[in-house]
Amino acid sequence: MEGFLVSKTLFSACELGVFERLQGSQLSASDLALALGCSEDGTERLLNTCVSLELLTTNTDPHGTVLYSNTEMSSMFLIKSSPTSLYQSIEYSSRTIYLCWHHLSDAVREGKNQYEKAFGVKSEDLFEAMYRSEEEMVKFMHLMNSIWNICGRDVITAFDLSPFRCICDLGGCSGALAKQCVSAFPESTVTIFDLPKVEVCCWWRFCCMRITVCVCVCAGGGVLLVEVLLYEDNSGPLTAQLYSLNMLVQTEGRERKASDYSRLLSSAGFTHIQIHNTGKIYDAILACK
Ligand SMILES: C[S@@+](CC[C@H](N)C(=O)[O-])C[C@H]1O[C@@H](n2cnc3c(N)ncnc32)[C@H](O)[C@@H]1O
Repeated sequence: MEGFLVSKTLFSACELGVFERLQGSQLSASDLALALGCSEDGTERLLNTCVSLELLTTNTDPHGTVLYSNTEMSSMFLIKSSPTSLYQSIEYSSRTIYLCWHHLSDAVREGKNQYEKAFGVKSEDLFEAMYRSEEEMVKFMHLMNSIWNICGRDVITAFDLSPFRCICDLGGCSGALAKQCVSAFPESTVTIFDLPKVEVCCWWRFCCMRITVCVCVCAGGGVLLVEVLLYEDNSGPLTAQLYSLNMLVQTEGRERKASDYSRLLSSAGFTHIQIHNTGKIYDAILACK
């Protein structure tokens, strides 16, 4: 029942810059409050809650003042400059996903995403709504980057893709997965396709190449799907069930079972379909012709 209180504590601590400010140092609640421009009382309550969540740790100086510092996990995942940072992901969860989830009951009732209620924008064209400003589009790109910095290598190396020398990443966004692919299979060339405004934005911000080609999968070709898989009886995993609700509230998409993907791929003419459960959030399905 109180899971959202925990999430919001994490979101606020990140947004206020608690972990950034404590990186490499230890501070009292009053010094941190001063540095962050926050109330002392509010800061102390937030910090103590973060300690119980094992996001911060404390020790007491010789004068009896409690000093707060980051845990190893916070330094690894909550600091913007860490290579495994989830900061952007947390920010997107707080400012976008959290607001959509406020309307989850309506999403279930209507079977529709809740962009209009949450942000006042029509969502017939989902990516028009999600990319309602360049700032929002860049935030989404950072979200995807932070996910693949952590899980990308697992899904890309789930299968030996080295025989595929020409790889196209459809809807490849700013190229986070493509980068993992190039690093795992340096002999392959990876081309990213996305909406024109994404490509233009990435050209400037993320140094992606725009190359336009026509894609069709011929004999010997294959498709790699990277997805969150539900168990065959829909009984879990919990993360996949929550992501499926998130797909409803945010996109009207859904998470699926391996058998659903097999059926879709078979009907598209793919004959050799392999499923790889990575043991992490995202799994991989390779289908060849
Ligand atoms: C859920 S995101 C996935 C991004 C990327 N594959 C990743 O995993 O980081 C879907 C991507 O599809 C792109 N997209 C949406 N509609 C598209 C279209 N009609 N053609 C090409 N890309 C599209 C979006 O801009 C977005 O980058």
